[in-house]
Amino acid sequence: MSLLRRTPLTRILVIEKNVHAHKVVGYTLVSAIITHVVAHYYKFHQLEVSSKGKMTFIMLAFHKQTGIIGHCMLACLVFMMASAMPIVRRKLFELFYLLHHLSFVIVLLIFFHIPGTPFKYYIAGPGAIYLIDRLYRFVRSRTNRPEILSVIEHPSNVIELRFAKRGMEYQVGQFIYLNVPSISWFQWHPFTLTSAPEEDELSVHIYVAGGWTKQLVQTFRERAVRMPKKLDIVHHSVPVPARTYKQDLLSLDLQQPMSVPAHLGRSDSDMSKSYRDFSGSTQASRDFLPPELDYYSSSASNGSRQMALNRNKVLPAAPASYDSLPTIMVDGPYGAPTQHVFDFERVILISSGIGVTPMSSVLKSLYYQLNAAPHQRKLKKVYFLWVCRDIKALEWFRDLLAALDAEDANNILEVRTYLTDSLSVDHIRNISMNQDRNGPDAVTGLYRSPTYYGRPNFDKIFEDIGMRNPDTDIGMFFCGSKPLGRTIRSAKNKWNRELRHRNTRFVYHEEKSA
Ligand SMILES: Cc1cc2nc3c(=O)[nH]c(=O)nc-3n(C[C@H](O)[C@H](O)[C@H](O)COP(=O)(O)OP(=O)(O)OC[C@H]3O[C@@H](n4cnc5c(N)ncnc54)[C@H](O)[C@@H]3O)c2cc1C
Ligand code: HEM
Repeated sequence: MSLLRRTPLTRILVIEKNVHAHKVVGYTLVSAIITHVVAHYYKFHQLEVSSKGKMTFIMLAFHKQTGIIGHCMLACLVFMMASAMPIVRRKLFELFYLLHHLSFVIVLLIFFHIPGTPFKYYIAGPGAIYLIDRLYRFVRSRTNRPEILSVIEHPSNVIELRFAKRGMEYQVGQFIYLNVPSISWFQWHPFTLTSAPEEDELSVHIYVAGGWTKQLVQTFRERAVRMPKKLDIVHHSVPVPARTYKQDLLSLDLQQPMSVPAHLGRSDSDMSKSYRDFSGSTQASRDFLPPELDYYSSSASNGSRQMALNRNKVLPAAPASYDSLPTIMVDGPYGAPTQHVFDFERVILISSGIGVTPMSSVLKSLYYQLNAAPHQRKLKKVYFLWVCRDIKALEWFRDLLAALDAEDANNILEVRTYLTDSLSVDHIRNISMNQDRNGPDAVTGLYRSPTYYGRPNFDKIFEDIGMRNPDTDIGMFFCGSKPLGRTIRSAKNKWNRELRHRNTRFVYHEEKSA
């Protein structure tokens, strides 16, 4: 599939729907098998009746090799299907994955179920391709053990791993599988690469979702404690940046009337106005950059742009000091829908929570491309909407957004962050106290990217963007929760109908989880 994704066939085949297609084939197969079994059972029942009990149903059903093996296959299928049900798969993914391999037992048993079956002719081609692919993936993954360069602990249960690239070629939005043998030799977990192909390192942002990711964080914490020197894990313990929030609430003048920040409660339709207000503020953004980013401006000229996006961490002086970190094995990269972002002139990137990971790769790549010759870049405009429940989650890619905010001289990028968590009165007061009407946003610290409170109104957003872009195919890329995906799809369908006369079309891509 990775090979197919690089061909024009992607225009005809919806490769990103591979898992969906697989499920359809799987359920079709199961329906056929149920029909097959029910037909046999009906026949056995008829025979039992017509033989007046000389032949029993059980005798006929387990008759010779065919009956016994048929029932073994059926048992395998029942286990496979039961574990593939979403309710089981989401809770016990490893069990599902293990039992899914009963499919190989089924394939083998078919030869004994019906001796002399022509099945071998059907399975030979696809089976060989599959086995070669599986073998290749196995060797590649077991031999790719990159060195971990740094581990960063972000707020809201996210850790970032940075490791050596080792010549891996990949495109934005693609994902890799990680295996940490000290946690489990068998478990491979998929994570989107948050680094850009232009960077020298690979990075992933991992949200602590369940058993394996929890163990991963613990493993890194334990190992880091034993480190002789240097901080391996950089704790981002300050929940809200000090320069935008007054840490000491007692110091607030509680008599002061509560003023609401300019954009609090602002509707989406006001967005274009605020962007116009801030346009051309690149110099101001630069001045605003915190001192840590100072080397960014100077390094920009010597070509070492990578540092600008990585100011949170200290790269190791001596890799030897990381000896005690666990070994990781990497399998990939694997293709994902977001890799088509640069095929469009205009794109809308939408993510919720940790679904921001593929967008990070896109935005970082955009950052590197901003100064490239414009004719080499098809992408002219990016609207990035990030829906976060938790204010602290905005910290994950804060530096990236700050760097883009400063660099984006041509206003290619419009960022809108949405906070859906309900904020306390103190919190709102704190934000409003720190919000300067002409200054950067008090939450994101960015000039051109005000934060919105509440859920995005996609209806308005798509209307606004659609009306601004006649005669255009706008690429829409979403990664996030399923309910949000449904809302976006229905708003997109509506505006695709409404804007047909203007020749505007939203071309939707969604990152699917298994
Ligand atoms: C293509 C893809 C890209 C992803 N990118 C990221 C990312 O950038 N950052 C991030 O934090 N998370 C990402 N995820 C989700 C991540 O893989 C899971 O959160 C992680 O595997 C959970 O493992 P766990 O044992 O800690 O949690 P569990 O409690 O076991 O599982 C939590 C959820 O993750 C799913 N899951 C568990 N194990 C696997 C597995 N081996 N393969 C696929 N799904 C699994 C389960 O179905 C369940 O819904 C991605 C998933 C996919 C399919
Ligand atoms: C009898 C029919 C089926 C057979 C023979 C079969 C076989 C397979 C095989 C060989 C794989 C690839 C494993 C790998 O290479 O990593 C796979 C993956 C998968 N199958 Fe099936 N399958 C069947 C039915 C189903 C059904 C009905 C579902 C629906 C829920 C399903 C869901 C999945 C998923 C989600 C994956 C991807 C797992 C991952 O790597 O994340 N399968 N299946």
